[in-house]
This record gives sequence, C-alpha cells and structure tokens, in this order.
Amino acid sequence: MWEDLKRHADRIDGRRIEGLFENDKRATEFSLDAVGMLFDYSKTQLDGDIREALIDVAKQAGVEARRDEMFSGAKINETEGRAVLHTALRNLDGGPVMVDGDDVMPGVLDTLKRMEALATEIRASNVTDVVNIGIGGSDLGPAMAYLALSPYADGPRCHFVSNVDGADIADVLTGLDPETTLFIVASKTFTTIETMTNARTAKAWLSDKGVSSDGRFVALSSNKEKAGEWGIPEARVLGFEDWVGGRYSMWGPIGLSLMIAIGPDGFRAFLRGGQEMDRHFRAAELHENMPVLLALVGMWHNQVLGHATRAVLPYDNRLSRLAAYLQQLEMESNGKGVSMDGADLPFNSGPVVWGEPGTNGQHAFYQLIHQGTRVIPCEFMVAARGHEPELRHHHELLIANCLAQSEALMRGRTLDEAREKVAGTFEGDELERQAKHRVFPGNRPSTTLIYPLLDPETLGKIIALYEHRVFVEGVILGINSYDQWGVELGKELASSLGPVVSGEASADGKDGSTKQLVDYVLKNR
Ligand SMILES: O=P(O)(O)OC[C@H]1O[C@H](O)[C@H](O)[C@@H](O)[C@@H]1O
Repeated sequence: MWEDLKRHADRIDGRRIEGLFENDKRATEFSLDAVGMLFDYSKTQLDGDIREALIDVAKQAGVEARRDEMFSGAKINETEGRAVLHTALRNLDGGPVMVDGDDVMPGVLDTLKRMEALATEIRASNVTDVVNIGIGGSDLGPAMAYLALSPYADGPRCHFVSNVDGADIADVLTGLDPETTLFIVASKTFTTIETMTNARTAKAWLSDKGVSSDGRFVALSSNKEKAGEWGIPEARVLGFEDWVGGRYSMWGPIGLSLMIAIGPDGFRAFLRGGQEMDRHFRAAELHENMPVLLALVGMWHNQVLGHATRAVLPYDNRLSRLAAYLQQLEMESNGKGVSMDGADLPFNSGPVVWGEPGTNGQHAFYQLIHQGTRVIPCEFMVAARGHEPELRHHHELLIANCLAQSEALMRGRTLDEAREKVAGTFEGDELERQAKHRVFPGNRPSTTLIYPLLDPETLGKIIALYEHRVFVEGVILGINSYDQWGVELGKELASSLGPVVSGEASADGKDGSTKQLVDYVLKNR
C-alpha cells in the first residue's frame, strides 16, 4: 500500500499546487465542513487518487475496527494491558462504556459531580490563587486551556508549576498570599519527582509563612493511596483510572484548575465539544472524517514525502501553548520505533511538531518556511471572530495574515516576478543577484482549520480532533500510541546522578563527558 503512495509521489513530483485550482471545485472537494468547523486541505498536493490511496491505507490498517475497539473499552494499550478511554470522560450522555464487564460511566459521572462540587466551593471561597503543580500530561492540558479560554475565566487566578527548576515555583509563589492560595497536586502516579519536589516546597512555603496546610491541598491522581500517605484527605482527592493516559487526561480531574477558572458550566461545554468530535469520528465515513483526513494528510507529508517536521501555526494568540501541548500529545504518543508486536518500524514514526502563534512567528522563523531548503507542511488555524468586538480591525488583520501566509507558501514568487520587484533599483548582474534572493519556491503545502470563535466547546472539538488524529496515525503505523517507555531511561539515570551532582557519590563509572560536566558543577556552585 505504501508503494502505491510512493508511485503517486513520483507522479506528482514537480506539479504546482496552484494548478489544481483550475478545477473550480478544488476548494470544496478538498475541504470538510463538520461539527461547525471547516478543515481546508486543498492547498496540498492531494488529488482524488491520492486521497483514495490514503483512505485505502487507513482501511487496510483496520482504523475503523480499532476505533470501535477503543470506544468500547478494549485493551488497545497492549504493552500495558490497559483500555484507552479518555473519551468516556466526555461521554456526558452517551450510555454505558464497559471495561472488564463493568460500566465505567457511573464512576466517571460521580467524579465529575465531585469535581463540580469542589470547584464551586473553591470559587465561592476566599481563594484568590490556585497553583496547579504537575508536569507533562498533568500540566500541559490545563495550562494550555486556561490561556485559551481566558475570556471565560471568572474564578480565582490559576498558575502552573511544572519544572523541577526551583525558579518555576519560586517565581509563582512570589507575591502570592499563603492565606488565600490553594495548591493542586496533579499527578497520575503521584510519584513523579518534579511534582513531588514542588509539592513539598509548597508545603514548606506555607509552614514558613505560619499557615497550616490543612485544606490548602487537593490531589488529582489514580494513586489514591500515595495521595493519602502524602497527607491529603480522601475528600480532597479526585481519582481517575489507569485507562486515562496522562496526555489525554485534561477531560477529567486533571482539568480541575480549568474548571475552577471557567466554572463547571464552561467545563461541561468543553466536554460537550470533545463529545461532539467523538460522535463525528465514530460515525463519519473515512473520506468525510476530520480526524482521519487530518491524519492522512499528515502521513502523506511525513511518511510518503519525507517532510520530517510539521508546524502548527494558530492565528489565535490564546493558543500560545497549543504547540507545547501537541508536542506531548503527538510526539509522546507516536514517537515510537517498534510496532505493537515489537518489530522495527519499516517507515518513519510521527513527525517533529512545533510552532508558535501567528502573526508572531512571521517575524521570526517563517523565513525558513518560505525560503529554506526543507519543506515544512504548515497547519494554520484561525477563528472567524475574536472576543474583542471593539478591536475587530485587529482580528481582520490577523485573518488576512493567516490567509496571506498559506497563499504565499503555495504561490511563491518566480524569478521573473522577483526581477520586476527590483528592476527600478538595480540593473545588470546586480539585478540578477538581488532578484535571486527574492525568489520564493512556493508549492509548499498547508492546511487551514477555521472555526467561529475559540469558546470552550470549540476548544474541546479541536483537542479531540488532534487526539483522534494521533490515534489514526498510530493505528496505521501499527504502533502503541498509549505507552511512553522512551521517557524512562533519562529518569533512571537522573536518579543515579542526583547524589553525584550533590557531591555525595562519586562519578566513577560515568563517561568522560558526564564526569567533566559534574566536575564543573562541583567547582562552580
Ligand atoms: O501525572 P504524572 O504521573 O505525574 O506523570 C507526568 C508525566 O510524566 C511522565 O514522565 C510521562 O512521560 C508523561 O506522560 C506524564 O504525563
């Protein structure tokens, strides 16, 4: 099946994307309008035959059957023997979901009610500041969404501490009032070194200020015993099951800080958006299925054409943490080298994902996207309207820039056009030289996701869209998107290096570079 796609890649080599628009229906035929959002993938090299070939790849990989298995609670995380059911967390009125013969929905809805009661209590209390202490999946989701939904935040201020670098917690605590600050210790395992270190520092801070820790901590974890041992009473612990992966966990208790900020109704709207995308993903035919198409376009660019990175470029300033969030979601899920059965992957795993909001990126790294030697497929996203009606002209400029970038990437500028640009200023050889610098190769692919407004429901749709995209890509690659063994080795070595860096153990047995670096630290601290 991949051979077929490679043949298509050879067939279209050198073809200009712009030329595809000679067909007036190109834009509509290569776009999908679903769940209130428009996904336009017409500014790519995909044509009808390529799309069919990609859909065949998805069919042959069994994407539909695997999708149904995921939603039905089958243990598709095969290396850890776990179901993958973050979708159950937003299955507000979708009926039973069975794991090992038990319906998990009563527990999910009960936890949601407990979250709502706690969030309501905190919002009504004297708490002015909430500090979420967590890392990875216990940080990036709520931190990204808190920024994204700031126009809806009418509760206490939220802060996010993740890094073990003391600078993180020190900077957040500066200026906070211990009497009115609440700490959320968010950790699925409740063993993560960064989180436990920061949580202990928070406790010490309260005690240094002469304030009791009682009632000042909430725990979000699947390890209730550890949270209890740490001294957080059961009533302040919100649990979740092992079938919620860390990077998929913001829909449940890990989203508590977001719920405190935007209120239970806003949080339910976020869940509803996710649920709406789930319904679309389950019901739509593959060629009209947004997560499937997003995944297939990505795989065409990465696995078939060999473009190793993908830029995510939201023209939505409040999505400034989206790229970081997606880096974990996509790269921790699909950055794998072996298939589910342990064989080496015969093709590349998921791409490097990176990005920044527009228009800022335009004044920084877009130079390379337009004229660098590598092709970087871009994913633009933009809202039709902003939350600042009085600043509508800003929003119009924002949209104009977003559309201009995808047009510029596709069209480029020929040498003749470049010559015309500089003809009045230079002549002869200098004109030729100057013109060359102003040529844009163009033919660079991009997609655009456009939606009415970045409200909680829409954010829910976007995040669920990307989650399912990762799932589809993982099924086609034949990998397990739901484990993350690749993060373990560094953690193990860090624990052995801790005593070496503090000078309590010797660096004997370490390589010369590590020894040299330790030596420098010991001499310079
Ligand atoms: O929520 P925790 O158990 O503290 O884990 C936090 C994070 O750390 C781990 O190293 C994993 O790579 C992440 O997937 C996880 O989200």
